[in-house]
Amino acid sequence: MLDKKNIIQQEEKAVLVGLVHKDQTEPQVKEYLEELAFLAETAGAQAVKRFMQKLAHPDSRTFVGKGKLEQIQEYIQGKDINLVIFDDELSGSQIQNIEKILGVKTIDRSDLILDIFARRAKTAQAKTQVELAQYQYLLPRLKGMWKHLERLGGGIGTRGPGETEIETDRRIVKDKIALLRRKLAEIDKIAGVQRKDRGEFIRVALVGYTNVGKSTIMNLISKREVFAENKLFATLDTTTSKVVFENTPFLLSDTVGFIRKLPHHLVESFKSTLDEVREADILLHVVDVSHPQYEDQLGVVNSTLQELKAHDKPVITIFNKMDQYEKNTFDPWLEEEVKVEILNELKERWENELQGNCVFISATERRNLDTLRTTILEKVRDMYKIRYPYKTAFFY
Ligand SMILES: Nc1nc2c(ncn2[C@@H]2O[C@H](COP(=O)(O)OP(=O)(O)OP(=O)(O)O)[C@@H](O)[C@H]2O)c(=O)[nH]1
Ligand SMILES: [Mg+2]
Repeated sequence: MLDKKNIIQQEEKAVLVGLVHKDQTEPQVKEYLEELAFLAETAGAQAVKRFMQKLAHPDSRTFVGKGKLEQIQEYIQGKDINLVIFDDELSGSQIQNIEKILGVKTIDRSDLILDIFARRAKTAQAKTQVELAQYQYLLPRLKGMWKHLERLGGGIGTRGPGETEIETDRRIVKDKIALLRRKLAEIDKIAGVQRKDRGEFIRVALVGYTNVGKSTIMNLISKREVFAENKLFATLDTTTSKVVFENTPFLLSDTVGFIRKLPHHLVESFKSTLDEVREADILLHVVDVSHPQYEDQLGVVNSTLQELKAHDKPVITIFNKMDQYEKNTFDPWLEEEVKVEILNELKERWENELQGNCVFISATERRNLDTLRTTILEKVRDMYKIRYPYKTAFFY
């Protein structure tokens, strides 16, 4: 059987390719490639060169135009490049055609994200979810995969597979998908029961784009050690802690981060992990305000929440990494008053837009954490009054 795990080896050198479609701008795609480079780095590969092309529609055979592909081939020739990564999802035949011309392993953004998830999955639930998404992604691309392995000499006979072999493989993959679905349903049942057993507590979930600081904040609030690092998707499994603020207890969960163009199958199979988000009473939406694209990221998170049908819950938006924001924004010669003015402008703008439901903090420098605590506590107490009115008397 084909093994799609760990398609990227350590220290591989990669070339990135992005298309500027008709409703995108060049700076946008530059930024997308920046994120793709970070994803590649997270998977252990190094992005050494980026190519972009303006095309109204992707080429059905080779995704980018023929001229661009020749340009990429020219660059690769004679260099130590092992990998080409496209920022958009490619079809099986496109991968096949591109590899034929370039002669190196070609993958897309979904492949890369799936690879990272596969490495990071620790629990049975996360592992099963990732495996399911990998096989679903593989199913329509089986033919291309065979060719791919054949060219790379991946242990397949020299003649290559016939239609019957591909058909057999398709059946095996379909069976595997059915099996994983059943296994996941079992795991979900147990997890669901465990969640119900938690009693009558208000449930708060940290959500947000990947790498914004959710786990760091979780650690600060719950005094727990959740793995946090400057890589994408450090967290795949949900962790939940009981927290008590001024006699008021609640449950706090840290969740997997979102990203632009998250492979559809991955969202599908991570639905059960995201039950924590769906069943939460209050969401803490963490934003990395120091990121140049933080508004786009905020939009991506909101649309993913919509997809999960979790968009009409009370939300506190936490603008995190204010320390880094100031470093990026303030020139050293700026006067103190001007700095204050810039900060006030940012705060006023978002306070207006979010009806005051936001806080500005730095988790690593522990700035403004008291305000964060008070804001959460107020919301949690309001929620107890609505959900469990007979209980609230105990908390004051
Ligand atoms: N400068 C600065 N860095 C921060 C701050 N908060 C978190 N970080 C850093 O941002 C990086 C990501 O933090 P995490 O807490 O792992 O982020 P996350 O949102 O849990 O990320 P995923 O689980 O990967 O989605 C780490 O290197 C943190 O040290 C902050 O307030 N300021
Ligand atoms: Mg995390």
